[in-house]
Amino acid sequence: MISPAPSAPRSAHRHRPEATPYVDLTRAEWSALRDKTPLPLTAEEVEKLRGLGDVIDLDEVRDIYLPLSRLLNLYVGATDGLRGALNTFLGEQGSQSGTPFVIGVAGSVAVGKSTVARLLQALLSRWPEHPRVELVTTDGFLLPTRELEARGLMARKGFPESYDRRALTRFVADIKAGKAEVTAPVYSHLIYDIVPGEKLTVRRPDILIVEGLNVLQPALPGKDGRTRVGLADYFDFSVYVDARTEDIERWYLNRFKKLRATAFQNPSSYFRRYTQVSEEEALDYARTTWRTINKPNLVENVAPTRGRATLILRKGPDHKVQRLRLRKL
Ligand SMILES: Nc1ncnc2c1ncn2[C@@H]1O[C@H](COP(=O)(O)OP(=O)(O)O)[C@@H](O)[C@H]1O
Ligand SMILES: CC(C)(COP(=O)(O)O)[C@@H](O)C(=O)NCCC(=O)O
Repeated sequence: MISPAPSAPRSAHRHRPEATPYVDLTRAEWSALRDKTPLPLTAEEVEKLRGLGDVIDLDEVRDIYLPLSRLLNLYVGATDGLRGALNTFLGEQGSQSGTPFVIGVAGSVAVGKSTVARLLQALLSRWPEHPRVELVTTDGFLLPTRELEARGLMARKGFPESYDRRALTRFVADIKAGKAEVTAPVYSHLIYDIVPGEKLTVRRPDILIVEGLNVLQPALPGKDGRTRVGLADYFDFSVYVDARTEDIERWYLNRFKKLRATAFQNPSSYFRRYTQVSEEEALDYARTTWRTINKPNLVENVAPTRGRATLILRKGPDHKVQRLRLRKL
């Protein structure tokens, strides 16, 4: 009699690798992917791009941001190829040229998104295929203070509802559609409000980088309950800058201390009053802002969008990227 084949031990099932749309890379594995991409920035240039409190040096640029600029250059070329295929298919119907490649950069307040976005802008503009790289921050689409006050949203600044989301999406849609000139309002950290009458103009870039807390938020459903096209639908690539919440809080408070010694001293600064009180009192205010606004926004709105990013950069306590997760499917 033939005995039945032994069934596979249960543990074999348990250890079968789970299907995942991502590839996880250590810093060393990722930095090896730079290939022969040359380093086009000097230490002085990196210094100028660095945000207050951020730690970034040439090693970080070489190990993390050069491989990323190489990957993005490959993506831009491949996306052009796809667009060519679509143009061939559509013929006269919908053929379009000069569509910019759009990159979203998301993450918490004080995680260092601006530095990542500025570095990408500098690195990507060095490639001959796409020299014109524009950077836009979403704070220009925050509702003006007058409007936030009228809607009772002053303590919700940075939450999705504190933005004019339709105007932001329309702005990116117009750029993507190849409109010759597209304008956006301008926000000032100095006056903590939209600057009346000031405009930022974007003229047909090769690449557009859109940086902000909520850029990966799904679109709000329309009044009829139907799904609408959202901002992230216009992205060809997106980066989520990630770190432990405790580390980000420390970076936020340290930056507040530095701003108190610099930008807040300006007589026009909204925060000038925090230069007139003790450091401890000023820090109490910053801690409260973190605890009541920025942290809840991170937990409720920003972090849940992380899984939508093409690439997640995970920073360690010293701002250096330790791990990366790249979407492969
Ligand atoms: N109150 C402020 N006054 C002046 N500059 C500020 C103030 N708050 C933030 N900034 C600067 O604005 C930029 C964006 O900050 P933020 O939105 O927290 O994003 P991130 O730190 O992720 O880049 C940073 O360069 C920061 O240094
Ligand atoms: C202006 C911000 C909402 C960030 O805007 P973003 O460009 O990410 O849209 C944020 O930096 C901010 O000021 N938050 C309000 C709470 C605070 O003062 O920290």
